[in-house]
Amino acid sequence: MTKVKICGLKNPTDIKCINTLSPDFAGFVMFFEKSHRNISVQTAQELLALLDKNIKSVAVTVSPTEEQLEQIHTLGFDYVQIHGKISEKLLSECKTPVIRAINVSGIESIGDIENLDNVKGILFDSAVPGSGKSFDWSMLEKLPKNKKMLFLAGGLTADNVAKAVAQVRPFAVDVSSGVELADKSGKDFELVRAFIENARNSK
Ligand SMILES: O=C(O)c1ccccc1NCC(=O)[C@H](O)[C@H](O)COP(=O)(O)O
Repeated sequence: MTKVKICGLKNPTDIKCINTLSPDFAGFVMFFEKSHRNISVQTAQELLALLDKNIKSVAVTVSPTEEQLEQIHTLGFDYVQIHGKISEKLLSECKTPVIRAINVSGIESIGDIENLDNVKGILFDSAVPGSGKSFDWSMLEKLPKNKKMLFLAGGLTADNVAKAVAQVRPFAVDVSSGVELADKSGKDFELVRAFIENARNSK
């Protein structure tokens, strides 16, 4: 069954929704103030304490510093999702298991990260993360899927997720914008419910 990651959680109401609907992964944007989904270290600590322990927690970052990665490790996240740039040294020394995010134009670079033991997953996203924009999934059809967890992100919704799963066959699908309330204050329970149901029922 395709796994599901709901990203951009930012308040206790979101956590209540997630704990009720039980996706496999829950994402929290950190150290990226440009995003309306960014949360502080203190909020992350509070939300992690509320999160059902059966759901894997993911700190979502852009070009994180060594100190930020240390804070994420101390907070006890299950994974850190890394967008943007990071040195090979910092990546290989990261204590928290890594989901490396790359935009579709970076597909050629998979080879470099595929051999790092602490990189457990690769997340394919559109050019601007969290933008709700999709990309040409056919680019991923021929990728080997047995080495790392392959996450598909970018513009997914309850309406297109089954088609995406059928075409790409990812380990997991990842959504943020497509399950957000219209005023962007958090997640929409019904949209999250429908997304998880359609992703898990897809063949
Ligand atoms: O959500 C953000 O604002 C964000 C900012 C910086 C880095 C990552 C960010 N989000 C990551 C995600 O929400 C997902 O991994 C993915 O991009 C899905 O986004 P969406 O297209 O909105 O469903």
